[in-house]
Amino acid sequence: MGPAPAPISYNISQIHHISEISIKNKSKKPFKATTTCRFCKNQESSISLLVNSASGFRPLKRMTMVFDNYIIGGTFLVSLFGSVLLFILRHDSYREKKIEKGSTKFEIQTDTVTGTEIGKCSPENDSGDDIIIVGAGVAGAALAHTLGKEGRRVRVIERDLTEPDRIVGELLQPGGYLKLAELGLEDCVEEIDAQRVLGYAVFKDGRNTKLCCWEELPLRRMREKAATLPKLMNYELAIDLLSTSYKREQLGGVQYKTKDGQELRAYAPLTIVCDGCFSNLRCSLCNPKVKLPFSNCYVDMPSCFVGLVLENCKLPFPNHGHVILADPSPILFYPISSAEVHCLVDVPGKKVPVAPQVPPELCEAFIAAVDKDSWSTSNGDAFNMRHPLTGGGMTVTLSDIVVLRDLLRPLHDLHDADSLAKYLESFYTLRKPVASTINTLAGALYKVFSASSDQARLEMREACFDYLSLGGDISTESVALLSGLNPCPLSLVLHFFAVAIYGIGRLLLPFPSLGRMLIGARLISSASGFIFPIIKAEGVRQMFFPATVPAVYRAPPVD
Ligand SMILES: Cc1cc2nc3c(=O)[nH]c(=O)nc-3n(C[C@H](O)[C@H](O)[C@H](O)COP(=O)(O)OP(=O)(O)OC[C@H]3O[C@@H](n4cnc5c(N)ncnc54)[C@H](O)[C@@H]3O)c2cc1C
Repeated sequence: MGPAPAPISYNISQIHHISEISIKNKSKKPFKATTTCRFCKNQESSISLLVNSASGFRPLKRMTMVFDNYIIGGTFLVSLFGSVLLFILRHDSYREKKIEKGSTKFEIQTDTVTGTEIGKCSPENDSGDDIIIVGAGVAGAALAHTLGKEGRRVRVIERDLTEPDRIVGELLQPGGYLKLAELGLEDCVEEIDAQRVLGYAVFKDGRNTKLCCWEELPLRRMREKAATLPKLMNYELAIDLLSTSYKREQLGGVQYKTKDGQELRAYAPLTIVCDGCFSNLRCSLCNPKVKLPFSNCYVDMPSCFVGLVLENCKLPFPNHGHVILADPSPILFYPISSAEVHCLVDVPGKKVPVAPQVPPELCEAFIAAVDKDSWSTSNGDAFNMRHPLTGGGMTVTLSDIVVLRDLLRPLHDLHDADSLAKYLESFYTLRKPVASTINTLAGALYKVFSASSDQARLEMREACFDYLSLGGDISTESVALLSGLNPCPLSLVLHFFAVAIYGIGRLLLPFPSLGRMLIGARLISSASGFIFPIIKAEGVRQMFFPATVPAVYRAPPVD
């Protein structure tokens, strides 16, 4: 046996992803989306090797036989299901087309956002910046560094440069690490006591199974990197972002407050907003109550994560993330340093429902005690958000930055607004393979992993656990999807329904009964209910039929 390949993973303390980039320009055309899977090929080969070596899967042949039995049991439902799927996709495609016609103003909100009359947008106000970036989180810091390195004059507006105390963005999937390396930022995972995490261990009812993956990197290091570029302006400025205005065709910008309360405006041909999940600009860019076809710009909070740090404890599987399929929803444990383990408890609902249930006399003391013991809660992600269960946010972010960098590279004059708009149109197309795969997987997996009183949903959860335990190609491919190494939406959907069919096979074999068949039918219906709404939000055409979406570029233009 040759030496095991080095695991591509770190445990990042506080980085975010950039699906949360909103791009503003003067174009009134909607950004369109199609798919060119240019990332898959490079990544798949190195990945399967890595995944296989680290997980210690059971022999493929035996796994395949077990799987085949269940497949036979479930296959007769496939054709029925196929017809239903086709119907839904066709219906959705038709609806989406209708929405698309009326959605232009949400895609590029250049003329619905207005600023106050504090400054005038004239050439004299043009401070010479090429790009303004709002927010120096994971997305903003990495983007600023990347675009600055490309020779762009970048101004970053960040309201708080102290290291945030938060529980988000700690694990970087291998796919994200590859993107980090593509951006020349791989050294961000060094010198931070980053823990190599070799994979997941999934626990259910006392049983466990192991899968592979990822690493850690801190926001602080990303910001340091961004600050090393001389063309980054005002990076240290603590800012309150106000609004964006477009007074002149080619110039947009940001109104902001300095530390001493002064209100200023900055203008540039391109403004990129990456202000995270608590964005106060989101409403300027879209209507959060409306589900938009391309941007996922609606707010849905299925649950909150409550996080706490465990000190001096050993994980059952060292250097692994631990996913407990608990009741009512999953609990995560993963190492964040050599001495600490982070525990995230998912609490369904929009708010953590503890304090409101404590008697008023105790409530204040209770909250103070919780604060003191460094509990923290977090819900949601950013602009193009996903459930954080799979820790895929930063992978999407970094992948988006690579796409954007490559798209902008040949465009030397950003003041040419028409060209800029054309280049940027392709952004939503090119980001889809990675973003939609990770987003859909996160949402669907969260639903599957959550406990339920419904027998069909319980069967789906059980089937998913057993499916992942099968090992061999099945586990390898599932993990490649999860880790952002194989960003292929079709593969995701196939695996998802393979789990459902596997579940039906488990139900019907060896002795099918009418009751079990009914549960099987409900299982398929639940599975469809989990995944199709997410696919709809991502955009069926963009995910599966990218060639039908008009876009100027199908791949980053060659310089
Ligand atoms: C509970 C939870 C756990 C997660 N775990 C993981 C994980 O393990 N792995 C992973 O890959 N992803 C994870 N994510 C997702 C990841 O954290 C996000 O995808 C990522 O942080 C988004 O990066 P961002 O730069 O867009 O936003 P952020 O990192 O939130 O940065 C936004 C920045 O904008 C600044 N800002 C905001 N408003 C203004 C303003 N008005 N003016 C100036 N500056 C402003 C903020 O100060 C901040 O610095 C998790 C998310 C959650 C909620």
